[in-house]
Amino acid sequence: MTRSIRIIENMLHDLRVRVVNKLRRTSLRQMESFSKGDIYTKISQDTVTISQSAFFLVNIVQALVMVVCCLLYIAWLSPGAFFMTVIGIIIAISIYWGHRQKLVRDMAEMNKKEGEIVEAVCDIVEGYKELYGNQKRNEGVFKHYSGLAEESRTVKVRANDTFILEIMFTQIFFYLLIGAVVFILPEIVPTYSVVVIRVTAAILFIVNPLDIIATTAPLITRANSALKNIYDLDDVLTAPQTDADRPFQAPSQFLNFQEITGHSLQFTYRDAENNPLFTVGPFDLHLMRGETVFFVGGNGCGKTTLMKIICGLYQLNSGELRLDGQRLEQNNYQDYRELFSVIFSDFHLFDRLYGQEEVDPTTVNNWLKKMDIAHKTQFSKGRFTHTDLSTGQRKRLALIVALLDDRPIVMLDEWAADQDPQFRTFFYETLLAEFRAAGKTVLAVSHDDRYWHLADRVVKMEYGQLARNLYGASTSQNETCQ
Ligand SMILES: Nc1ncnc2c1ncn2[C@@H]1O[C@H](COP(=O)(O)OP(=O)(O)OP(=O)(O)O)[C@@H](O)[C@H]1O
Repeated sequence: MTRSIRIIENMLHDLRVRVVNKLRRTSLRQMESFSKGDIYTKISQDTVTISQSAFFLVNIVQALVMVVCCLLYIAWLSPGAFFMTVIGIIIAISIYWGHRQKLVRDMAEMNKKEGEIVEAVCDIVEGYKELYGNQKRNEGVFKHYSGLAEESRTVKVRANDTFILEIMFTQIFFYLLIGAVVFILPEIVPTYSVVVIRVTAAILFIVNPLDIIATTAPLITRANSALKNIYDLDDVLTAPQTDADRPFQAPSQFLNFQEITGHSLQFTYRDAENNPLFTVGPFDLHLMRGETVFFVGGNGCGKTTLMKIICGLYQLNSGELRLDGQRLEQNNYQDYRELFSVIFSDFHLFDRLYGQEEVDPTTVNNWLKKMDIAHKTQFSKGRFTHTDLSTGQRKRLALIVALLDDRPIVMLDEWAADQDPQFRTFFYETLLAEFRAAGKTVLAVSHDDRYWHLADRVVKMEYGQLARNLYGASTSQNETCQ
C-alpha cells in the first residue's frame, strides 16, 4: 500500500514539475491567454484532490483483486451462480456508468467554477484599495463572488446527490444479488443446493470489496477529472513551445553584438477567434550598440508592444531580426533574449536574486545606497530584507536587480514615471550617462519630454507604427514604417 501511494505521489510530483516547467517557458502570448485562477486551481487544488484519492485508488485495486478471485471460486463451484453474479455486476456497472457521465460533467463544471472563484478572490485581494473606499463597487464584487460560490455549491450538492445515490444503489444491489443466489438459484438449478452455502460465503466475501469499489469509485472519478485538467494544461503547453527545449548556455553567443537590424517586423494581437485586435508594424529597425533611444507616443500607440517585440518576448508574425547580419532563428532566440535587462511597468519584484546567487552583497548594498533606498531595505543572506516599498522605491529596486545582471541592453518601459522630480533628474542626467559610459544600449519608453535631448534618438510611435525620429538622426536609415 505505502509503495503504491509512493508511486502515485512520484507520478504526481513529476507531472506537476513538468507542467510548471513548461509554464515558465511558454510564450508570453500564451501566458497572457490563461486565467490565473484556472492555473492556480489546476496546479494546486487538482493535485491535492489526486493525492487525497491515491489511498482510495490503492484500496480499489486490492478490492478488485479480491472480487476477481472470489468470482473465479464461484465459477468453479457453480457456473450458474457465477453467471448470475456476473450479470448482476454488469447491470450494476452499466447503471453506475450512466451516473458516472453525469458525475464527470458535474466535476468539470465544479472545476471551472473553482477557477472563477479563485479569480474573484484575487480581484478582492488585489483590488482591495479600489474596493475599500467604494462600497458600491465592493458590494458588486462581493455579489459576483457570492453568485459564483452559490453556483459552485449547487453543482457540488448535485454531485454529492449522485454520489450518495450510487452508494445506496450498490448496497441494494448486493442484497438483491445475495437474495438471488440463496433463494432463486436453488429453485432453477437442482444440483445447486449442494454448494449454496459455499457460494453464499464467497458472495459475502466480495460484498465488502464491492462496497469499497462502489463507495470510492466516485472519488476516483473526481481524481480522474482533476488529472484530466492537469493533463489538458500539459497538452496545451506543449504546442507553442518555442526554443525552450534547448538548455541555454551562458554567456549569450551574441554578447559582443554591434548592431540589431529588423526588416518588416510585424506583430498582431488576436482574440480567441483569431480576429486581429491591434497590429504593430510592419517596420524596419536599426539599433547600434551603445545607443540611447527613447520611444515616445500617446497611450495605446504600441510602445510596450514594440518593446516586447524588440526584446524577443513576442514572436514576430512576420519579418526578421538580425544581429550583425546573423538572422535570428528558433534555436538562437534565447541567446538574443539574454542580451536584455528589462523592466516593464507591470514588473514583478522577486525578493531574492534568483540566478544571481554569487553576487557580492557589498555591490548590492552600494547600489541600494546609490538609489537612496538603503534606509528602507538591505541585502542580506541572499535576499532583500523588505520589498514592501513605495511604487517608486520598488522600481528603483527592480532597476538594481536588472543592472546586477550586467547585460548589454537596458530596456525600460516608463521607468521614471513614478520617480520624484529629484530622482527623475538623477535617472536621466546621471544614471543614463553612466549606462552610456559603460557601453550599454538603452531603449526606454519615455513621456518626459524635458529630457528627450539626452537621448541619441527619440522615435515617435503612432497607431502601431514607428512614425518618425523626433530628435536625433537614425544611425543608418530612419526606422521606417511600410
Ligand atoms: N495582451 C493584449 N491583448 C490584446 N491587445 C493588447 C494587449 N496588450 C495591449 N493590447 C493592445 O495593443 C495596443 C497597444 O498597447 P501598448 O501597451 O503597446 O500601448 P502603449 O503605447 O505602451 O500604451 P501606454 O502608453 O498606455 O502604456 C493597445 O490598443 C492595447 O489595447
